[in-house]
Amino acid sequence: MSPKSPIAPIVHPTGLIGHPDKAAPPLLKVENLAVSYGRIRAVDGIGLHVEPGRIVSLVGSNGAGKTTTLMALSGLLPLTAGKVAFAGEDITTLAPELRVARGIAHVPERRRVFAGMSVRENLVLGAYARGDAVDVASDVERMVALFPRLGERMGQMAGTLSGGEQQMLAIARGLMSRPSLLIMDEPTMGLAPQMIDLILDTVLEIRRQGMTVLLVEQNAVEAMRLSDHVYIMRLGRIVHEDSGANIDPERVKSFYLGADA
Ligand SMILES: Nc1ncnc2c1ncn2[C@@H]1O[C@H](COP(=O)(O)OP(=O)(O)OP(=O)(O)O)[C@@H](O)[C@H]1O
Repeated sequence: MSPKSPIAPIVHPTGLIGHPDKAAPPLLKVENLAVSYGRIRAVDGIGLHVEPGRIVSLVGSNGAGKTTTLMALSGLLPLTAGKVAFAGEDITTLAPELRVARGIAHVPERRRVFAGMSVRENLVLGAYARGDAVDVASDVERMVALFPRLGERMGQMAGTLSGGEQQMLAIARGLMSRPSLLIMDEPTMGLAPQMIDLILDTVLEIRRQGMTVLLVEQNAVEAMRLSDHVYIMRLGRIVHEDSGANIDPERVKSFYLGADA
């Protein structure tokens, strides 16, 4: 970041400095990423640039390789080829827990909260991932400020929460590790319209707080509306990318259908 820049930097509580400056180096840089399941090449050599303080979305039809990409980025799936750099360091072969400690949190598809543990216990577990227990109580308070509904349910078993509440908890648990990059896989899946709005507003709030978001979203139009940059995937490849403001939903449809791929 240039000290002369007229644009005020976003300073995250962790000390990470995001900056809405086009010249900012990427927080996440992915080159030629390929992932296979046996003989199935699910991701076939893609590149991504995620600049700090941005919301970047991956959209695409079913089976395009979006979830596989996210899992590879958080170290949960091995790469067949490619390189992943985070905050300027090569993390291609880094173990998942070390990626969390470096500032990458993954909120997986279908929420996956610990059903037999309370809301508070789920949150505290999220903090363990960062390798220290400093200020956990105040982090829990920050999550309650973000999701007041969780605050009313701290002692409730996570498995008895509604789908939307479980999604709030999954996001909050990810944030408890104090990430600089939050990876979110279909956070609105199966939720009612009002809850979808709430979750997407939260994504904007997370960016406002200085974090960077890499989002996979089934509601492509919604994703485009709130994203700074959008990548469209089809059959394991990036077939189009543009800024959220420029991307044309009608064109995107044709990419889904394969007309322009
Ligand atoms: N565990 C697995 N074993 C074998 N093939 C898999 C496995 N997981 C995913 N695949 C295949 O890899 C491809 C990409 O799947 P992936 O789940 O990444 O797509 P996606 O874009 O997230 O799709 P969706 O929007 O339906 O969740 C698909 O063809 C899928 O069938």
